[in-house]
Amino acid sequence: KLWDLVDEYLHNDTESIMRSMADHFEYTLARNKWNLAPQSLFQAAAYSLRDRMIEWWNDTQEYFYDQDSKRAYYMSIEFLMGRTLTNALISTGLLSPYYEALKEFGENLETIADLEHDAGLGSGGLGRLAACFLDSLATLNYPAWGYGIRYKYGQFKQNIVRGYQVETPDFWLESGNPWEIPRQDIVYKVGMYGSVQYVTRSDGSLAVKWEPGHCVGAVAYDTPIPGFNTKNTLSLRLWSSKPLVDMNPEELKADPWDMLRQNQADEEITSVLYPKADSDSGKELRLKQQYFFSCATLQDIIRRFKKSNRPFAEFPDKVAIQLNDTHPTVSVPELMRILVDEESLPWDQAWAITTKTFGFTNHTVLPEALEKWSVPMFAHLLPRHMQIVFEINHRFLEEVKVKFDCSPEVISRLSIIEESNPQQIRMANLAIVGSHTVNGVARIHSEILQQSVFADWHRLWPGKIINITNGVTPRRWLYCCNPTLSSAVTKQLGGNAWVTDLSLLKDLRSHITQEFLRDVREANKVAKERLRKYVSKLTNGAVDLDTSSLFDTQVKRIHEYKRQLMNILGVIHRYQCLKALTPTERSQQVKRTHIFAGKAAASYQQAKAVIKLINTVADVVNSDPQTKDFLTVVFLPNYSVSLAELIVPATDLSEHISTAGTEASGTSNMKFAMNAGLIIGTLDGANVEIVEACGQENHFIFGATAPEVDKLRAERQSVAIDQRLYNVLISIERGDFGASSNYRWLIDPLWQGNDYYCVAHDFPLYLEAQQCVDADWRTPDVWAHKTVLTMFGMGTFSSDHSIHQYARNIWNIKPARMPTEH
Ligand SMILES: CCc1ccc([C@H](C)CC(=O)N[C@@H]2O[C@H](CO)[C@@H](O)[C@H](O)[C@H]2O)cc1
Repeated sequence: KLWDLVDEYLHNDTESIMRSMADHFEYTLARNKWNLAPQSLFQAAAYSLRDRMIEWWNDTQEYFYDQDSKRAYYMSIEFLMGRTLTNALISTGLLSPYYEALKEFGENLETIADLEHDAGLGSGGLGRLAACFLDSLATLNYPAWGYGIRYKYGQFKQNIVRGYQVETPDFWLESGNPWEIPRQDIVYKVGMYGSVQYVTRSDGSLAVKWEPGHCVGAVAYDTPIPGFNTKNTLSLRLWSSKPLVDMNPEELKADPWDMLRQNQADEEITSVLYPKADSDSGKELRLKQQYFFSCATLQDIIRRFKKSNRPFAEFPDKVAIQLNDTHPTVSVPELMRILVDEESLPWDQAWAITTKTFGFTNHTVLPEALEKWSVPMFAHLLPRHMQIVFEINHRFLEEVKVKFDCSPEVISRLSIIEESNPQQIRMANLAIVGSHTVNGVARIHSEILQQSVFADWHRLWPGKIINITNGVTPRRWLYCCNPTLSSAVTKQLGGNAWVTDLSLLKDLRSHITQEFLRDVREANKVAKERLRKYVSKLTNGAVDLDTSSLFDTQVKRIHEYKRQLMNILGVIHRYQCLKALTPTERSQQVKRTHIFAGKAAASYQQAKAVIKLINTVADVVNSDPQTKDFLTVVFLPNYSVSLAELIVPATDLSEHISTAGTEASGTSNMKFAMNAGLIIGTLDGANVEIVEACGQENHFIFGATAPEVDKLRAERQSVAIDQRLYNVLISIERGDFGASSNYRWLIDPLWQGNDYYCVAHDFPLYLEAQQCVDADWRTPDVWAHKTVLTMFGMGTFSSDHSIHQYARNIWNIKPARMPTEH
């Protein structure tokens, strides 16, 4: 009887949805007409939509089970999901009934959607890429799971106080998370510390047994990931740590305060996302987080595999695990520990299974971001894993010595263990040895991995290091965030098949109609007006953006290699030029609005100084009566996924000006170009492929190339700096933008003209590129053509395209679309 009822499907007409929302309002939230809060209407809408996703979710898992599909598991320490409501309504095709239902309740969907707190479980590109990949995996009907950590506190909230970044905790769960399902029934034990025992098996053979010194519990929280235009709904399983009182009896005897402290320590493991992006923290808690979610995830994957009663030899035929950078790499020795110590497989068989199961993606070449764990710390927390890593390294180096005549230098570079004091574990080396395929995230990046960062490995195993260029989901980053432009495309293409097949955009090339150009311009205007309102509200009307001006945007993590410094120095130069003109000359200048946003790692002083400089320049320029109608600068605080959804459609020109050879790929460049924005940038990361696909003539490319940067860095001879840079630095030195002491470590390296990130070298080239921008902006037709030609070239930068390559070239999985009547 229960199943008959369970098998009944919910109805999706407006009436039924109103009923379901009212039920959740009263029965799930226990609210009534005396305490109606918009937040609770949002939650009621979310819960009722979740109900509908749960139906397809269960069906999907059952279908994959029936199909006995090979599954891909995407392990990432970050998932930057943003908001879910609007995206889920569009993917499930339930936008209009919910729109109507809320209207019936006297509410507006957009207002309600704005109440949702971003799920900010990531610090930047790596985390957002993981989120885009989940959307594509679901939409393309691949059998896959996302695995990560359910941080109690997401990426810190950025406040700007007197121009300075001030971090405050992001307690994103304060009003609950309606999308997640706590799986109190799925709890795994995760051990740590302790020692390794040697026990004789019944057959007299020696077995190694790890006796953890302490255990914590890992509880699963599942979030449905709906595909677009398919019922397939995948799972994002995030682990939360909890004390396992019953598991540590002796601790029970301790005084309750001790136990309480221990419990807190256990909960603390998943409490906060590490704020550092692009620099290795080396902190034990970070290693604990990495092992915690790797251990829980592998136990869960193996439990699912064992349901099929297959021998472990077939594990790689049914399981593909992707390591999203080195953060989950401890999974390699963990799988070996389980196969050898618990499943008693011989080492070689276990190793064959392990290396056939894992794939590894590298996302950065910055030396400071390549993780290394000190052997003493690693051995203390994970004594058995340390043994296994030593064994892996020993056998690997033996194999290398036999098969390849490598010099001792090469051997020591290949070694997973760095013979420093203390010794260090090179997690990238362990990930490469433990995986069957390694990939970079853009062509130039993968070439740099093959030619330099991992050159020894490329020589050792040609073909192991491949490229899969990043992508972004066109659902969130075009169809959802820019409905006006989307409907123009749908109208032009006669349908929205492009939403799941972005390569169709290229068909627009053949007939660029005036009507379409008008629609694209209209979409830009609508988006600019929306952003103007947001900024005006944010600044209580103090900053009122001129929507007829050119919106020039740089939004991404603040980092020296991304060169926000060069951008703001360019703005100071523009300001100085405007000041030097007569009012009539000034009136002929292109009106510009420079938009900045991005967080700096809390301990990264140089990046924080850049934020201060940008805010101080904004104060000076925006309040200068001579220039304020021609130049506006804004730093929008607390950059996030939902703020990006507001800025991207409103941008005319986006800046991706990293020192060539430093930005692995970049993904915001793809979002802007997909929304008909033009790019000013260097030949770095995915910029290279974007301008190739869209025509370099349609963008503003400048600066030293990666090989030229290497040459400049090798020479490092000081050169006379450009006069325009000189004038800018002088104005900073004399305090035009506050005490120059604030910016000492930013500008000192520039005076010598040979700063590490080549700002002094590229600055004049950057200014020339910006002049070309102005020239094109003065001819709206030229600009408009470049915007649509850019858009038409973005077909291959959909995360669907990337995921198809992972599925074909690394995971060997096939789509399994659930039949609609299922
Ligand atoms: C150890 C601390 C740490 C944390 C995060 C990271 C990430 C790899 C940094 C990151 O987000 N990298 C970005 O990944 C994007 C997705 O592939 C790329 O598009 C960006 O170019 C790259 O900077 C490195 C080191």
